[in-house]
Amino acid sequence: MDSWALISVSDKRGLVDLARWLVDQGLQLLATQSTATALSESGFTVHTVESLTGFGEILDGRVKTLHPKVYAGLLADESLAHHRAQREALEAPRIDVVVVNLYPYETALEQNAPLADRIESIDIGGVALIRAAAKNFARVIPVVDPEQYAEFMQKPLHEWTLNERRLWAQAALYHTAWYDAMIASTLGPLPEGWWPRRWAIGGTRQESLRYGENPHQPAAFYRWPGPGGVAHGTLLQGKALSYNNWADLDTAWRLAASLEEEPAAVVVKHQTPCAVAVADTVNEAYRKAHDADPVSIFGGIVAVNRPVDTSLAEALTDLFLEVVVAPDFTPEALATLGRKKNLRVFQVPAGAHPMDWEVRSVTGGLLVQARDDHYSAWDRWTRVAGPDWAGRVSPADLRLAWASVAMVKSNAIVVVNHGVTVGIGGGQTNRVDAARQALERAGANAQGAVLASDGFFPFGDVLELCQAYGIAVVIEPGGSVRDQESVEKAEQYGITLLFTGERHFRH
Ligand SMILES: NC(=O)c1ncn([C@@H]2O[C@H](COP(=O)(O)O)[C@@H](O)[C@H]2O)c1NC=O
Repeated sequence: MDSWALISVSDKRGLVDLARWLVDQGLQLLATQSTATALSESGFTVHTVESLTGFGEILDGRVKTLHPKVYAGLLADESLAHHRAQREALEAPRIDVVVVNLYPYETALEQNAPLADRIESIDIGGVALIRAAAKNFARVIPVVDPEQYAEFMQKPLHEWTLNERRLWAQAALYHTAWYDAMIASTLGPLPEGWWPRRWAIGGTRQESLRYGENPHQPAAFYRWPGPGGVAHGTLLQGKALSYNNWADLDTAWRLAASLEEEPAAVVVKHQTPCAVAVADTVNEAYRKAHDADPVSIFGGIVAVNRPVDTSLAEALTDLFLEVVVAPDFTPEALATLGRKKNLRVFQVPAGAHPMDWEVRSVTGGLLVQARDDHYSAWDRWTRVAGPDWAGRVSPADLRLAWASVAMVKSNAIVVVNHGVTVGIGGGQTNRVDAARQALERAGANAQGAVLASDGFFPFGDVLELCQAYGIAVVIEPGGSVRDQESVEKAEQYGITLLFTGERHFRH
C-alpha cells in the first residue's frame, strides 16, 4: 500500500532531516512548488502537487493545493469501502502525513508590513490542508511547526496511538485557530465598544511554567505577536520567570512606563505597588522608593523607566529582589547585577503593545476589556473645594499619586509627598479602611501631601481623616450622591479637593 506525505512549508527549517525521516518510514513525498524544489535540490525524489493534479498554481499562489485529488487523498476514511473506491477512482494518493507551515502572517505583522502585503500573507490552502488532516486524525497526522519535528520523529509512524494522533490534531486545530484569531484581530482597528459575536484570542507558548500562582496549579505563558509589552521583553539573567513574576513585573512596568515624564522607580509585591517615586535621576527615584517602604521591598520586583547604570545596579544588589525591570542596562551594570546569580534581570522593549485588551477568566467564560492605561492629567480636573493646588504641591506629585492609585488593588488610597508614595492602602473592602491604612503608614509625612483615591468618597469620613493627618490636596473621581458632604468638609478644613471625573478601580 502506497503511503504519502504532503509537504508544503513556507519555513523550510529542518525540512531536509524531516524528509529523510519520512522516506525512511517508507513514505513517498508530494510537495508544493518551492518546497519540492528545495527537496529535489537536496537529492530527494519528490512529486509536485501540480504533477498530481495536472493543474498549476494560479492567482499568484492563492490556489495551489485546493484540488479534489489532494482532498480525496487526505479525507478518505479508509475503513469505508466507498471512500476507498472514490479515492482510487480519482487516482488520488493516500496521504497519511501532512507537513504544512503557513504563510508567515505573524512576521509580516511584526515587521509592520502594509495591509496589502499582510493580506497576501494570509494562508488559505495550508489551513485547509491542516484542517482536513486534523478531521481525519485517525489516519492522517498534521505537523504544523518546525518546532514539532523533533518530537514527531521520535517514534515510527506505525507506533502512534489513536490518543496521540488526536492530540496532534488538537494542536493543529489550535494552530489554525491561533492563526485566524491573529489575522482577525489585526486586519484593522475595531470600533470602540464593538465586540464580535464569537471571539478568539491566540498566543504562542513561550514556555511551560513550573507552576501557576501556587505549586499545585499547572501553568504556561503565551504571548501575542509583537512588538512591545513585557511579553516581548528579554530575560538577561537569572532563573526562568514564574507565573507570579510575570504578573508582578507587568504591574511594575506598566506603572513605571506610565510615569514616562520623569525618571521613576516602582516597587511591586503581589501585583500591587508598595512604593513608587519620581526624581531627577532614576537612581534617586529608586533610593526614595526603597526608603519609603524598606520592609515590603524585600523579595519584591523593581521597575525603573530609564536605563540602569552601575551605581543603581550596586544599590539594587544590596538586598534580596526577585526581578529588576528596565528599558536598558549598561554593560557595567549588567556585570554588577551578575554578582547576584538568583536575581532575574529583565529588559522591556520600547513602545507599548498594540493589543490593549485585558482578559480574565471566570468559571465558564472570559471577561474582556480595554486596558486601563489612560490617566487624565490635572489640567482636565475640576477644583471643587479649597485653594488652588499650585504652590501647595507639584504637578509631578499629582501625576504620581493618580497613576499609582490606578495600579493599587481597590479600594485604593495613595499618599504622595515630594515625589514619593509615603503611604499606600489597598485591597480593602471599604474606602475609609484603605485611607486609614495609607495615612497611618504616611504618619508625619502626610503633612502637606497629596492623597488620591481610585473611587469616589461615599461619605465625608475620608476627608475627616485627611484633616487629622494634614493632607493638603485630595484627588478623587467625584460622582457620589453625597459629593457635597466631602466638598463641604474640604472647604471647612482648607483642603484642595480635585475631581478627576474618571475612576481607576483595579479589582
Ligand atoms: N492556496 C493554496 O492552495 C495553498 N496550499 C498551500 N499553501 C501554502 O503554500 C506554502 C508553501 O508553498 P511553496 O512550497 O510553493 O513555498 C505553505 O505555506 C502552504 O501553507 C497555499 N497557499 C496559500 O493559501
